[in-house]
Amino acid sequence: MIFDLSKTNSLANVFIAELRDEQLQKDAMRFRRNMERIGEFFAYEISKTLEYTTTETQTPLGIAPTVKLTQQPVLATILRAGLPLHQGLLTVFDQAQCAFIAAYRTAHKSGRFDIKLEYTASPDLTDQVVIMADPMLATGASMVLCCKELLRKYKIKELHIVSVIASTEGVRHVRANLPKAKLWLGAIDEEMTSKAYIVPGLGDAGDLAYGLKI
Ligand SMILES: O=P(O)(O)OC[C@H]1O[C@H](OP(=O)(O)OP(=O)(O)O)[C@H](O)[C@@H]1O
Ligand SMILES: O=c1cc[nH]c(=O)[nH]1
Ligand SMILES: [Mg+2]
Repeated sequence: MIFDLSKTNSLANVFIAELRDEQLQKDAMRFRRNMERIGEFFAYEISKTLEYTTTETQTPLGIAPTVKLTQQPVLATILRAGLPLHQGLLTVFDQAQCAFIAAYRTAHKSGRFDIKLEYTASPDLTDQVVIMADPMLATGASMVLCCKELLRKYKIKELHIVSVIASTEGVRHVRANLPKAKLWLGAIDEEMTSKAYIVPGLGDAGDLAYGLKI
């Protein structure tokens, strides 16, 4: 399943346009806040697919038939660029537990790079609905490695992957390696540079949110 936000015009697409805008990118607070707002939109879209239990709520004037989430999802993200998107999801799924994974690229002289996993902090994900968020799905290598690490440790019930900008190659890589995952994407761009940056993309999401890495 692929849900592509860009197929329907909404304010979410305007926020993505702002994320891409090299002038607006000078305002890191706006960049982070737009990531959060897109996370909030995705949380709402995903919430439509989750299971609900009917219940009753006492109002000051009577009893209303209402619903509640049958099971809270667990929100996972990849440090560090994933943090604002994750925060947006957490604003909406405000009772969710969270999992964090640190991953980074190590470049070889040949231009090839490996992904290194350094840190995983997660609740027990057995039989849980997991929503994994990372703003950029370039080659898809970070996403596949991080999800496989969680799937190796836990029998996850349902895996949702949220990405704001994906490349066609990244989508192909995720679908080939995580065929059961549901993909929630803001936009799909065709090209990548030789250093695996998405084109037109938006640049380096982690640097734009938090500053240049040394
Ligand atoms: O699909 P891939 O080719 O694996 O690339 C995508 C990864 O690159 C970015 O993180 P980055 O390594 O720049 O780390 P950062 O979050 O610290 O900036 C991004 O947030 C993804 O995690
Ligand atoms: O385009 C890209 C690719 C990887 N990471 C980013 O932040 N941007
Ligand atoms: Mg980065």
